[in-house]
Amino acid sequence: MSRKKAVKGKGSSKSPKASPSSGRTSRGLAAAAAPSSGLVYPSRPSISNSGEFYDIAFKVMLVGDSGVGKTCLLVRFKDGAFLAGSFISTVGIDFRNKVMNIDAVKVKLQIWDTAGQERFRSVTHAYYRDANALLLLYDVTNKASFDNIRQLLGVKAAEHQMMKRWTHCVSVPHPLLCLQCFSLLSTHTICT
Ligand SMILES: Nc1nc2c(ncn2[C@@H]2O[C@H](COP(=O)(O)OP(=O)(O)OP(=O)(O)O)[C@@H](O)[C@H]2O)c(=O)[nH]1
Repeated sequence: MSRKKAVKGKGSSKSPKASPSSGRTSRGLAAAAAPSSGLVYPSRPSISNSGEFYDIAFKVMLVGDSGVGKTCLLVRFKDGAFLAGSFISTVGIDFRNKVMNIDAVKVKLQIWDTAGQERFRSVTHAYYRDANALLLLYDVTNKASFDNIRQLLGVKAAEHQMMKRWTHCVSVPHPLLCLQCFSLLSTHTICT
């Protein structure tokens, strides 16, 4: 059983600059607010939309098929909670900010949760270009979701400079994130 998320994504409709800590947004507003460069070096001190100071900011994209667990991963990382129960598919694109203290440097991660459904691909792909990192996610119980990520890498590497840089930086195998593995790993296998 599944239920759909609100048309404006899983959260609010505010743009990244207008939103407080959660960047949940409709696709139009998100497009208008997308930064020209994902890497931001604010003059210190700088303050995030959630009111936290930070030194450097990175834009991170969560990419993968619908249902692989992108939103769950983001919510878990941001709030420490797990979205159990009914599956609510993301509409368009959404984001959340988290400021982390790493080696005495305040790092702001702006993490974008893309809709995995095919019909949103043209929207979500527009956000890859200025991202600093892509997290490629698949469901370890669903081989098709793994194949689709490999296919996306191949196609998009030719289209986006960011993807080219990224695929050059890491050696094979790509740093895929295997999700949905905790309860089902024992009964499913993906051959790579
Ligand atoms: N068993 C198990 N289920 C999970 C795990 N992570 C997520 N789920 C479930 O998988 C379903 C889909 O999770 P989402 O995070 O909404 O998937 P998504 O990738 O964001 O999907 P789209 O928004 O359509 O792109 C939900 O019902 C979750 O409860 C996991 O690690 N293990």
